[in-house]
Parts: sequence; C-alpha cells; structure tokens
Amino acid sequence: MIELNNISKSFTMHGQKLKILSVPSWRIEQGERIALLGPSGSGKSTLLHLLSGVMVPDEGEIHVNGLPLHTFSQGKRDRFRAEHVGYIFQDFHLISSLTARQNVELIVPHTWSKKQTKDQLDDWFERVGLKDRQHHMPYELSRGQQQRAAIIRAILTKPQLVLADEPTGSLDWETAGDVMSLLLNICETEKLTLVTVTHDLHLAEMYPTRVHIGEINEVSRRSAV
Ligand SMILES: Nc1ncnc2c1ncn2[C@@H]1O[C@H](COP(=O)(O)OP(=O)(O)OP(=O)(O)O)[C@@H](O)[C@H]1O
Repeated sequence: MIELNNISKSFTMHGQKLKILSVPSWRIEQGERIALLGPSGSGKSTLLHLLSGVMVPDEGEIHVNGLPLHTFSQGKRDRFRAEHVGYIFQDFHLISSLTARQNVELIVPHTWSKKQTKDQLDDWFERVGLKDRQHHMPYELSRGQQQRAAIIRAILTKPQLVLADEPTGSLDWETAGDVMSLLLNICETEKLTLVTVTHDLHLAEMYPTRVHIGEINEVSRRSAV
C-alpha cells in the first residue's frame, strides 16, 4: 500500500515560487491499477516523480509499503527505485546499441542464476509476443515492439510499483490499445500496483480505477475552477 499525506511541491521558475501539488491524502492499494488523468501542466508527472523517489516533497509524507520515502537520502531513494519501481516512458528509453534482450538483461538481479535468467527472459519475450524479435536492435523494431520490450524491463523483477508516463503516447491508436491491454493484463496476473498517466480517455476506460488529478490535488482543483 502507498500512502501520501499532506504533500506539497513547488518549483521556482524565473525567481517565482509556484505551487504545483497540494495533496492532503491519497492511498493506493496493493495491486490497484490506476489511470491518472488531467490537463497538461496539472502535476501528473511530478506526482509520479514523487512516488518513484526521483523528487522529494517540500512537505508531507510518502510511505510505500511502510517505507518512509520522504525521509530517505538521495542515494537511498536511488536504491529504492532500482529495487522497487518499474518505470515505463513514452519514448521507451531502450539503449540503442543493445538488443531488446540485452536491454532487459541489464536489470536482472545479480542473485539470479544463469538458468533462472534464461528461463524468465525466454518466458517473458514469448508472453509479450517478441520471441522472434528479442535479438533485434531497437531501430529494427516497431515502436509497439520497443514498448513491449520496455514493459518486460519494467516488470521483470516484480517491483512494488509500476509507473507509466504516457506509455502509448507515441503509438498509433490500434497499437496503443494492444500495448495498454498487455500492460494491464501483466499487472493483473502478477498482482503489481500500476499507476499510468494518460491523456487518452478511451484507453483510461480500460483501467479498473480512474483518478482525475483534481480529485487528489487541491492546486489543480483550484486552477480548474
Ligand atoms: N523540474 C522542474 N522545474 C520547474 N518547473 C517544473 C519542473 N517540473 C515540472 N515543472 C512544472 O510543474 C508543472 C507541472 O508539470 P508536470 O510535468 O508534472 O505536469 P503534467 O500534468 O505531467 O503535464 P503534461 O500532461 O503536459 O505532461 C508545469 O507547470 C511544469 O512546468
């Protein structure tokens, strides 16, 4: 379970301090799959950065399965992210000089044996429909295929939290539906907690839970009035 309490976050731009987030309380249950909606600039990505520990709140508390993320040093937050968070980006962030499989191999925990690694990767590339393309370079893959490889990279270690920021934003509508459905199915089967930022109301309909940022962020609620 993830709990946010009395969170605030401001940025200073051109000497002016601007409050972006004011979240009195938000609770995400283990295994929930949430589409996070809201207009551009309403703080959705900032909220994901707080959940992943990329940023810290100015005030307030974030607990992830009991871990007080808001008290962690940057090094401890980096380790937390590496161990407990899977991140999916709009533009995939695959390393262009490595094959799809090598990109995934990069995050295999050192505790996994060679056999466990081979079995897991064989299984996942088959499950996402990339068995025949896993040894191809990213530029040899379609955008949808690249995102499928990026999804394996995000979920392979069964992180406590999967965060996806516009994961289908650069895909055509049909591929977007397929990729979103794959991501949702994997998180349901593996019981992973998923928070996805999307602008696409149609894709958000696929999610069991939809949250408009105005429901949790008092700043964007005020600015929407
Ligand atoms: N590091 C930063 N420094 C200064 N301002 C920032 C920073 N990160 C975000 N902001 C500002 O915070 C506000 C919210 O940004 P954020 O990216 O969280 O919005 P968003 O809802 O994800 O928008 P979009 O849907 O367009 O991606 C914007 O006004 C943005 O300019």
